[in-house]
Amino acid sequence: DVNCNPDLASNKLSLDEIRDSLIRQEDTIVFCLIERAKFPLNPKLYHRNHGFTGSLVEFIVRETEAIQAKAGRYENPEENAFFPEHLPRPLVHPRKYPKVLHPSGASINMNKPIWDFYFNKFLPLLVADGDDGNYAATAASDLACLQALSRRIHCGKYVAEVKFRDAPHEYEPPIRSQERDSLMKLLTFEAVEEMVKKRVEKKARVFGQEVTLNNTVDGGKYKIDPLLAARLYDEWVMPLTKEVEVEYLLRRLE
Ligand SMILES: O=C(O)C(=O)C[C@]1(C(=O)O)C=C[C@@H](O)C=C1
Repeated sequence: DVNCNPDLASNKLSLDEIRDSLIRQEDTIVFCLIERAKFPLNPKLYHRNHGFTGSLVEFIVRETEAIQAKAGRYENPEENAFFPEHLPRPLVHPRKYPKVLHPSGASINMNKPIWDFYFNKFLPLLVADGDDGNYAATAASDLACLQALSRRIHCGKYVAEVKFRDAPHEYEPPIRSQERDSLMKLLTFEAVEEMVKKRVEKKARVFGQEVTLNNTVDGGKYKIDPLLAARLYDEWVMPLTKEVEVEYLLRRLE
């Protein structure tokens, strides 16, 4: 199960279970990066000269989200749209989601900073320069990366909820005084962050190696740079997850 949402049957929520889900999501994210790295940058996707409002990738993400909204994707409180304005209503209600989050948490959407770091900072480091014309496939793999990153980062809402429930007396004073820095300190576990970075680097190495049937060593060529995967987590994924946690906690007593 890759969800941060607890099982509907057992409405229990534990930090260990949510961390397990974050660990499983690392696999998804690393594989998404490997898929995107098959294509060069394809910069035309990102230029505002295609006759759309915005870039071609923006158009594709907006339209795909509209279709997925009809299929009920954004009924799941773990999912946040990149273009949440004017999304169509769902045609199906596939599942009832347990209400574990505080209602104010629903308004937290970190997708703008996610979009910005992904396209402007991270992508040029991940892929080769060049243009192979595979715009539709490239945009689809960008969207897969964005959605996987967004889901992981917004799981911070669940992490924050469980941390609050486990120690309300510790969290309530800084929430009442709206002290961001104290909340950030309370929710940070540096040893956990170090393990996350090491594990993501290792996953990039293992999932991205050349697999051959003979025993010759491949000379250490990987489909993505393992250190870049660790850096993605260090510079963007974990800081934004913590930002979600702080924003959630600030609203937790509303
Ligand atoms: O595992 C936690 O406690 C989290 O809050 C998640 C996370 C992360 O993003 O991986 C963020 C902050 C902590 O310092 C450690 C890890």
